[in-house]
Amino acid sequence: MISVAEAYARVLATARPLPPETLPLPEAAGRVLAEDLAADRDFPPFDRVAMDGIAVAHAAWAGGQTVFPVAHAQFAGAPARPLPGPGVAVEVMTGAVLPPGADAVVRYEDVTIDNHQATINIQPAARAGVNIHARATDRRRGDLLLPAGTRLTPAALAVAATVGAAEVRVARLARVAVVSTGDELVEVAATPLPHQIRRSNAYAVQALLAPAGADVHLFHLPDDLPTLRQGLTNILAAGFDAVVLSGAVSKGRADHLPTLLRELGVEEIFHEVNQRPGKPMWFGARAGGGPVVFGLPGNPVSTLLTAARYVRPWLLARQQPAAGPPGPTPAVLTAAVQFRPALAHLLPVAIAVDALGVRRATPVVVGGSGDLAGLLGADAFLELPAELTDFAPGTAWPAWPL
Ligand SMILES: Nc1nc2c(c(=O)[nH]1)N[C@H]1C(S)=C(S)[C@@H](COP(=O)(O)OP(=O)(O)OC[C@H]3O[C@@H](n4cnc5c(N)ncnc54)[C@H](O)[C@@H]3O)O[C@H]1N2
Ligand code: MOO
Repeated sequence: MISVAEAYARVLATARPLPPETLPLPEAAGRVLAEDLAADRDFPPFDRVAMDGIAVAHAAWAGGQTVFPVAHAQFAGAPARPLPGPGVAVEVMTGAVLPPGADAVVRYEDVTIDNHQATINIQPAARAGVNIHARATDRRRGDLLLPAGTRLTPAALAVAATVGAAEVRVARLARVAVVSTGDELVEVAATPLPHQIRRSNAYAVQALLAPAGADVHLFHLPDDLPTLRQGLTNILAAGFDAVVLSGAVSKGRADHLPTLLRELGVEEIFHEVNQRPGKPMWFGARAGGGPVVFGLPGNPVSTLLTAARYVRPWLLARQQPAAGPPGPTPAVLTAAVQFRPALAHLLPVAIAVDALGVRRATPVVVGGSGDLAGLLGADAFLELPAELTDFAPGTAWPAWPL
């Protein structure tokens, strides 16, 4: 049986970059750029007035002139009109081009304007440039602003917009089929018979993966072998990047998936990982392209934790191959934990940040991997190594978000 680290490495080894697609910029929020975007102009592109007021020649003001005739007004969006003379002021609005010849702006709060004459009520600024956002102070034309691989966060999207990227090349979404299996499962809207339960795993996996950049399609297949075979055959041929199955990977007589997947040409990369929950996890890929297949154990806690530990990082790695997926963040245990089996323990925890900024992890009581309500208080899980059995309060361990 392989370790969590080995299983993770084998999963990530299959994460090839996603092919690019071109999208209108507003639709590309949250996506990862597949092209470099450079500054098409200086930032700012002209000497920009930063405060509403009057623009003057600093030399005149510093030389003792306090009263300036006001020639005209320069509004944002109007072409630049120069200062008519060194002793003359122009009214200027924030965002306007600084009138050529002016090199200082005095705020309206610091002047009195009466009958086209401005009187400055403050001491001259020590240097020219006051209240001016000078051309090219932030970035220069040609500077690489957003290299390929950058995620289009709100700030990055604003920069892409300002350099005129009306359409952008971005990694396309990964197409993911999430397939629940099992004859005991009925629709959410159904009233289950005493021996039935409502499906929940596929929704949990969808909720985990969709915000991470997956185009998720949900399916449900019964345990009956011919129907399962036909359904899986169709799903494997439908052009998905990944097929995420929940259930039917353990040792029960209806746990057909490992055998069936092999029969359908999906080669096993591993089956069983040295972890609890999630030990029966299966992973494989179809030779000659086609989707990778995650066979997640069906117990709801196992499904969600293994999806968070393996599937989401695989998805993020495909979007940003150079950066790799974000790793876990350490958190400090608040209570002693003992775990005897020689398995890595994925321990659901509630994370709180203390006054010193330390992330503290309090174990959440989960009554086994069928207790999906037990996860309600958890926002992460610690990965406690298989080699140890006793974990003292105050020790730090990797925490993965849920
Ligand atoms: N003899 C052994 N039995 C089991 C072993 C083992 O090593 N030897 N491993 C146990 C572990 S650990 C787990 S986890 C489960 C995993 O089994 P499967 O992946 O085959 O899952 P199922 O049997 O299909 O289902 C398990 C459990 O989860 C419920 N389930 C399944 N799918 C959903 C869904 N979409 N929504 C809600 N609930 C779901 C299902 O009804 C079962 O109760 O095997 C142990 N057994
Ligand atoms: O994965 Mo099983 O749920 O270890 O309990």
